[in-house]
Amino acid sequence: MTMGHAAQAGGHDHDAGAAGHGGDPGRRSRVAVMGSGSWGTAFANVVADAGTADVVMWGRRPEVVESIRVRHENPDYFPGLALNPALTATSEPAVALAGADVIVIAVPSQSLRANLAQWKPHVPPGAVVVSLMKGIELGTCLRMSEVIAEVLELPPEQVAVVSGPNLAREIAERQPATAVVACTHEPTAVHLQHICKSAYFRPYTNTDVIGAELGGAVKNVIALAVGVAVGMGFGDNAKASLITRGLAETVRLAVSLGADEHTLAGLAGMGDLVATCSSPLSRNRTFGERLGSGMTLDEVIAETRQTAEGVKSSESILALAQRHGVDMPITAAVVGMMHHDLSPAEALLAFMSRTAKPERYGV
Ligand SMILES: NC(=O)c1ccc[n+]([C@@H]2O[C@H](COP(=O)([O-])OP(=O)(O)OC[C@H]3O[C@@H](n4cnc5c(N)ncnc54)[C@H](O)[C@@H]3O)[C@@H](O)[C@H]2O)c1
Ligand SMILES: O=P(O)(O)OC[C@H](O)CO
Repeated sequence: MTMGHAAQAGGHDHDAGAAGHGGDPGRRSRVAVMGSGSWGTAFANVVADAGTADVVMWGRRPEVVESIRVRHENPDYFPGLALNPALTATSEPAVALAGADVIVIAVPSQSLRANLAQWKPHVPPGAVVVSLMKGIELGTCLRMSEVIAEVLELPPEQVAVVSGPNLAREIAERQPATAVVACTHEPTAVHLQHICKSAYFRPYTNTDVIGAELGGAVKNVIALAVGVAVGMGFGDNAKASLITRGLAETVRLAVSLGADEHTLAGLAGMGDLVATCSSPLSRNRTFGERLGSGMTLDEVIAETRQTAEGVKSSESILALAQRHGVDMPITAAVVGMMHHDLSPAEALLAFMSRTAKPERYGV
């Protein structure tokens, strides 16, 4: 019985030997991590360190795959950092996906649909697919779990997300961290919690996938705004104001889409917002900081080697908000700066000149 079938049956097990093993309770879960970037690598290492599953990574670049497989190191993202030697890797999607009970996806959000179309023939029936991505698809305005369900034709109990204050480098260094594992079907979330709980990584389950995903996606946009403020030389009052009002607009959007507002007060909302907006490790905050410091958008894009999801997702998030009549002024200002040549100074003036209003949480 695969993990998905176990989940569908309403059973959930803490015994890693029960799910996804073709009825062989003795076989360990097999986890395929699709994406060998910073978070795919760090999360694969978390699962390997948790010790209850066999983990294989897929990466596009054979030289990175070889380094992970032979030297247990990802030189592109974490040079010199020892990965769990049990971690293996391949550049062949079919090899990574073969026999997988759990498929974890960590590619840039806007590339997800095309990748899923290529991988679909190799996805084992019953496998649970887990999104690590924090973006909203351009054009469709779909969350990543929605894209996965649509393309792979999976029921909700076989689609989950992981989100939270998860700066990959800190986790790759095995520093303590927490996260939310969200699936509408709690037994699936509980099983995934089991396979990624390690001495330094403490996952919490939640059934509010909408809240977890929107928290993760919108925080990247707010982090861009905080970065711009930092780059302009502003201090902690400005940062705290943007974080607080950014959470308010995140809650407005999430609740309008059916999320539980309490999710946004938790790790996938406030937690991730604080971590991302506070850390120089954040690609989104760094992107904003460079722009705020006076670099042109093209210069910042050229300088940014890794994925800053908020740049593209700011547009799909704003479109989603407009579709649902939700006011998201910080997101609108970020879209202006990222896509319509609005200068940081003009964005600041526009934000501070807004009509005065009362403050109520989430309003
Ligand atoms: N890095 C973090 O700290 C962190 C933490 C939590 C969540 N995330 C999320 O994880 C997701 C993955 O981002 P990341 O941080 O690992 O990014 P990254 O830039 O570190 O790595 C992206 C990986 O995807 C590959 N890639 C790029 N374009 C691709 C394509 N078209 N098809 C397949 N692979 C492609 C790259 O080669 C690279 O290996 C993002 O949605 C991000 O928001 C990142
Ligand atoms: O580097 P960022 O801005 O993509 O943030 C990384 C993680 O999402 C933090 O939780």
